[in-house]
Amino acid sequence: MSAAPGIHARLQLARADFVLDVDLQLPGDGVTALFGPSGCGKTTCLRAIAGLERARGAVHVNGDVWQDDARRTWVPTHRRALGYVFQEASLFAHLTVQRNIEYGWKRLPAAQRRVSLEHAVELLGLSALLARMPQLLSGGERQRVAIARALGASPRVLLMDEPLAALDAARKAEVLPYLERLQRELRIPMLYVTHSADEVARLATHLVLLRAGRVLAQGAPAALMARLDLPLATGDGAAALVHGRVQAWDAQDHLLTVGFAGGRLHVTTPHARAVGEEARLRVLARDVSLARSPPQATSVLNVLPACIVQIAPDAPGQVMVRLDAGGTALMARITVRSQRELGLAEGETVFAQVKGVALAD
Ligand SMILES: Nc1ncnc2c1ncn2[C@@H]1O[C@H](COP(=O)(O)OP(=O)(O)OP(=O)(O)O)[C@@H](O)[C@H]1O
Repeated sequence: MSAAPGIHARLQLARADFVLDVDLQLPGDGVTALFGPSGCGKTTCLRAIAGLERARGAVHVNGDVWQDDARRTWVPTHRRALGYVFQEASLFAHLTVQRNIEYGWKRLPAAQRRVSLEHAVELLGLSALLARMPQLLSGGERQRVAIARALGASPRVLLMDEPLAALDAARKAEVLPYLERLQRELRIPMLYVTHSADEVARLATHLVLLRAGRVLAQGAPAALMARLDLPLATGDGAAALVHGRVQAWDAQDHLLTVGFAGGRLHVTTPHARAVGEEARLRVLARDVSLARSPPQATSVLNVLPACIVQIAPDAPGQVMVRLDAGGTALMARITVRSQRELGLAEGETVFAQVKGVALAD
């Protein structure tokens, strides 16, 4: 394996009824989501990268060699510059928020400190909570403290194991913007384990799909989400991810217009966004219907001409249709009857009516 930038992890490990065998070549920045069903080995991967689990193989992180069996190199976990955030924030109950955050930072030689405590506190919005004891924090606040504490160790990578899974929807919505901000401002690569397609759509810049201890597929989230042969593109949560830029904001109607290769989509949102800003949109396959001719006098604002690329069976009575709208993938989940009655087949042009679209970022 090379010492080049990027995260390379070749890991092999056998348990009684589970084998992990992966060769991960991940970007050295951004958020890599590890996604897959329960028991597929996501946590085991993170733990092996951290050195908490002894797998055979090698782990290189942006030039640092943490493990390389061929060279008999093994760096113990406490010497790996990493931050680990668990599902449940495991804060020290007898220490204030401030002391919790200082914990890793104080143990680090000054020359190795790349993230200041003030910056970590500011990034996670914790300045008003520094004197509190952990028992008096909400779940979302606790998780923000855990993340700030992980940053105190000036990590070369942040390993996040379902950091939002224990939180309710409101708390998730509270913590997510902090994760995005962290990513934008500190640019520390994150390996992010999740079960949630929402979190993948919102955060991930690279996606690894795991199944039964192996890599099923990896690549750009938008590309993998629209692959009908992969599990993300089945069922109710199947969605396309559309990358574009804000073209206009109509304050009166709270309507944002986002342009992308293939057209533009209007999305209602309470908050203004600046023209020119990047935007990610999530379009659920169940919110897209298809018509043979341009619909007239419809309440649907978004109608895009598109070409049918592929039709695959979905739930009983349903098919998933992959569309190409000028180079951007969309998906529509329609009934088998509609497909038959409209005579829809691969290679044909249709009009996609997008009934719902949401900002994913
Ligand atoms: N300490 C352990 N001892 C033995 N088997 C384990 C241990 N930890 C996990 N396993 C098994 O290893 C496999 C992979 O577990 P892992 O926790 O990595 O999966 P996961 O994808 O993270 O699952 P989840 O999404 O449920 O957290 C599972 O079959 C699990 O039962």
